[in-house]
Amino acid sequence: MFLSEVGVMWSFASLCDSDGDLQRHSNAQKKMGTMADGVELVRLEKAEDGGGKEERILVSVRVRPLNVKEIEKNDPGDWECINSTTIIYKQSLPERSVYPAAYTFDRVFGSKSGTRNVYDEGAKEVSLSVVSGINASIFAYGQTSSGKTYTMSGITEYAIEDIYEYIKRHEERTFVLKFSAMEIYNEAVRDLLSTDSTPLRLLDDPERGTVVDKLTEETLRDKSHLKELLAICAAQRQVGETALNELSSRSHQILRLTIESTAKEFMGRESSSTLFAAVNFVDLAGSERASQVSSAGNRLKEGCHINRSLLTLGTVIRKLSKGRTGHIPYRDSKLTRILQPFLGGNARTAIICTMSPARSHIEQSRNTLLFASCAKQVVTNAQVNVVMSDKALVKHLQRELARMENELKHPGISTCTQHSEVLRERDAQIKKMEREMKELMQQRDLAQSRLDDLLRVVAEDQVSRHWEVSSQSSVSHPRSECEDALSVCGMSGIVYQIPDFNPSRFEAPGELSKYNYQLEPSDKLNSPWRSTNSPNLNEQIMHHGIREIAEGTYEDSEDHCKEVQCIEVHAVSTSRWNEFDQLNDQSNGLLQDTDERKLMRFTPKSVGNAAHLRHQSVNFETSKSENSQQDLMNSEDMALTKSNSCKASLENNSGFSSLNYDEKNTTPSVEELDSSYMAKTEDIKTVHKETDSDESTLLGIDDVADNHCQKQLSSDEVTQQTQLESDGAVEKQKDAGIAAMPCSLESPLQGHLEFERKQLELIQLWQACHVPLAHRSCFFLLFKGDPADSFYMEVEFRRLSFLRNTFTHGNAGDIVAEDGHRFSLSSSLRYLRWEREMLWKQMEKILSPEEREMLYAKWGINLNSKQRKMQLAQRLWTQTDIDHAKESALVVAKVIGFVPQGEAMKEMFGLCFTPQPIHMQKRAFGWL
Ligand SMILES: Nc1ncnc2c1ncn2[C@@H]1O[C@H](COP(=O)(O)OP(=O)(O)OP(=O)(O)O)[C@@H](O)[C@H]1O
Repeated sequence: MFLSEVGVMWSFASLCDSDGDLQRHSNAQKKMGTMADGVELVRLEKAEDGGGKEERILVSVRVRPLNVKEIEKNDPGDWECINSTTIIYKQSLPERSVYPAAYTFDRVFGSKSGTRNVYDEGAKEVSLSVVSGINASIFAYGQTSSGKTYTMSGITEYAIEDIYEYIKRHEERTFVLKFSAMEIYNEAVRDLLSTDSTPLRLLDDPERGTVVDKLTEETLRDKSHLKELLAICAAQRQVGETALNELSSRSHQILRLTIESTAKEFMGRESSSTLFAAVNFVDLAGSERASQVSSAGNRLKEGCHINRSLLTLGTVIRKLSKGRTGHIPYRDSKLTRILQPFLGGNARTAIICTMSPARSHIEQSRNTLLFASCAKQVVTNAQVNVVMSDKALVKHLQRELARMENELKHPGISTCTQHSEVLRERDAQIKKMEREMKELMQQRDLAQSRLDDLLRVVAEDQVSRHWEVSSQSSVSHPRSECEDALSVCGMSGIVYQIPDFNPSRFEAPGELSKYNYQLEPSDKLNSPWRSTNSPNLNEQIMHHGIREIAEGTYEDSEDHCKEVQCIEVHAVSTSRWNEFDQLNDQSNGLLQDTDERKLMRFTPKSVGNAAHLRHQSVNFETSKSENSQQDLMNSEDMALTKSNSCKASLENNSGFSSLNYDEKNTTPSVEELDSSYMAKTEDIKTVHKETDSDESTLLGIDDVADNHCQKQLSSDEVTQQTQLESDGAVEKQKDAGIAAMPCSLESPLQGHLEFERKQLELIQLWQACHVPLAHRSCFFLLFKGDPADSFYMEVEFRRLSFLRNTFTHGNAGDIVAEDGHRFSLSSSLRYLRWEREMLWKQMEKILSPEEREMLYAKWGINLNSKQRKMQLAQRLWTQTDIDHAKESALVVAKVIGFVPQGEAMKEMFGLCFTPQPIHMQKRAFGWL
């Protein structure tokens, strides 16, 4: 039976790891037996899966001795095997010859090499693969009389000897050997074991491939039986030769030995399996061209057929040598159809090319060597073939099914899959976090650049407004040499200068740091700043004058003729509130003495004006309010007491304030300042407590404004104080009811008071803008009064001021966050309600019963109340004093698990300018 006729064929790819030696084959057999016993050490694979071992065709060249005829004709031998792998053409070739002078193959055999040697080194290994279940094929190719039959008959004989020897050594297995023989002549297939010379048909079986129909297959009894059959074949071919008159060389002969082997131990068992393979001994017809043989009659017809088969064989070999891509024309001849599985397929293959050394056969010899060269490039994919019994096959499939079902039922077993999924998830998480971190850093950078832009815009805006005011003023007041340099002093000691400078009127160039603005006296309030822009100088002042001004080192001996206007940029209008407050206080007679005047008291009357101004200044969009401007210009309250030596100037509408009052010899001592601040703080606290706000309203806004007004006053006073020291205009300040205070708070107590005041402002703004409680708490706990905190607090203040301003003027909903989310008062309120709800729900989980009870008691909540948790959540951040804020912040931080973690976190908080969308806030504070 032909190999492809085997029913279900399986291959053990892993067994095909040898070069074919018998010992390894033996090992393979042992493995096979083990597998057959049901131990899953070897995975079955279908032969079609290509799981075998790839190797090249073993190609040898054998050169026969010169025969008698050749010797008689003095036909010299031109070929010589110089070593075991190389054959050379001994004669010199023409200069441009297309033929190589030397050829290399796996093995070359000279005229003195015997057939045994050729078999041992060129065919044995391949042919004996058959006993291990691997298909094998040995070809003899060459021109007529080159020694193909001579060589192949010897190889067949030796192989049979070795096979039987192997069987003899492996008694643990039973072997079944079958033999068949066929001849292909003129594209007709003839059974050499049958006397019937009727050509056999080739059938295409979908499972078995090409099958020679009705081909005799003899099961061999023993070696002698095989020898008898070989003799019959020879006789049949001999008959043909006799009958056709030396035409035997015109046919292809294929002798096929099929070997099945089974381990005796498993014989008859359901799990038994059988190795199955075949070896072909192929003696091809002469490869010479028909023209060289005959040219008429039967000879011509034979030649055509021969050429067709050999031509197809050559084409197949050539195509296979270039890889198994594309169409391989196996079906173009019967020879290649039958041998298809052994040509570049599931078989080990050896080709022995025979040639005559005679010079007269040079062309045929070269063709033979060319064919051999192609053949050695061909790769085959031999596999161990196993035929399983039906029962064994069913059992194996059942085991496979059970294993797969088990995997499905217990997915945990397949830990590899799980682990890879977990890894994928974590990778995704890491990537997500990296993206978020990148976004946050971008946001921070954006915020920083926005801050810079805002400062620049505000400064420019103030200057331009200042000019507008100046130009609208009908009163002209002569200025001293240097005018119009606006410096902006931040509360944290950062001093910004917004210069508007007229170099033509500058009398002391080169001393930029000493330029002061002269403050206009009250009667000059409406006098314009008469200055022109000078960008270069402005820039110089911006860069060089800042520190000096901040440090108060800008006094000049000629300070009487120098003016400075030091204004806090972060609340450019608040000092105007101070002025309004002062004016109000003046008019109301509220300022009783100097100390009291140092405190800019909050009065209901000032609230409206202050808030109004506040709005104008906080709105960074630099929109101008002509009405407000006019209001300010015409305000009676703006009249300030005139100083003889200094001038207090109020810059209208721009949000800048220029307050400078002479107060020579009345600079308060540190103790006075401290007590003054203490008084202010207490005052502010009182006010705040009085204005506990409801989140659904905008209460507290004006409080903040006034509060900020007070703070601004002190900052302005700082500059004023410096000025006063040089001007000595004490009385003017007293008249204005303003106390001069140092800008840089050197006393720790002062610093603390300033910080606490800022905190109060923020608390008010948070309340007014309905800022999320988590944000308030985190911010409150993060910024505890370090020197650098003032910067972040200032940013927060500005951001909230802007929000509050927008809300106050009915623009809620117009604020759009960076990512396009809209932000409105109602959405803030909704979020706040939701946040309180989340808080009291979280309290249950986070806080212990003892902690909760302690809080209820502390916050005056009835312990028996069913709604006590909700009540607690509702009370958080409802008041605006520091103690309440602190308590609230601690509770919220505890519930949301917030731990202040240093500068990085501060940056995240402090530089967040735009309101976060709700979902971002929720995520940021762990609500999601
Ligand atoms: N290596 C060899 N040593 C000695 N004699 C040889 C050798 N090879 C071939 N011969 C002799 O050469 C003659 C032709 O050999 P053979 O019949 O094997 O050639 P062939 O290639 O089979 O020819 P054809 O194709 O016509 O059948 C035979 O008489 C054979 O004994």
